[in-house]
Amino acid sequence: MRIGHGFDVHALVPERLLILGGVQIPYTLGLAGHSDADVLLHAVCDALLGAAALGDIGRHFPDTDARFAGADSRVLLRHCHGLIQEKNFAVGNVDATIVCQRPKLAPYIPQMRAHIAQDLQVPEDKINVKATTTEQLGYTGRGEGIATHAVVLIQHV
Ligand SMILES: Nc1ccn([C@@H]2O[C@H](COP(=O)(O)O)[C@@H](O)[C@H]2O)c(=O)n1
Ligand SMILES: C[C@@]1(CO)OP(=O)(O)OP(=O)(O)OC[C@H]1O
Repeated sequence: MRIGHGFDVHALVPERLLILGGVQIPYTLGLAGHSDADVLLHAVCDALLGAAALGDIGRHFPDTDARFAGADSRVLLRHCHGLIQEKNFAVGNVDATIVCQRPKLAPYIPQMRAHIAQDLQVPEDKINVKATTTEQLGYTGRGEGIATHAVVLIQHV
């Protein structure tokens, strides 16, 4: 069994969509990025890649590559899952924490979990997604951006 950790941050800006875990969330601001900027899925990708010692998403999907402009991060997640499958690993479980002052994410978390479970080909009870504010402290607390931490266990099959 191996463990991986992922961490990502994207800025909240006008005229962008807010997509987390493949769910489009109604809000006045969205996340800036080269792809769809799905900070939750990026952290999960990095945790998977980290667990298998495969580097990080910037290495696999450079933000200088036009193929990834506006990319659906669920496609990137499925690609990372394919890479760990090639090394004969399967996902044990995922736990992620989205650090976000607003909007309220709780109503959208079940759908985020379902998407991640589908993309990683595991039952939903192996996927946990949480949200926390930082009590208005720091860049997340000021609503300048959203961060996500993720940890993943993978095991040889
Ligand atoms: N963007 C967010 C942040 C938090 N939640 C939920 O609220 C609970 C309380 O948050 P605290 O930061 O005050 O601990 C938290 O456990 C989440 O369930 C949320 O839905 N959206
Ligand atoms: C996903 C990629 C590629 O489109 O771009 P971004 O959406 O900017 O995301 P980031 O988390 O900065 O890193 C990986 C990138 O190379």
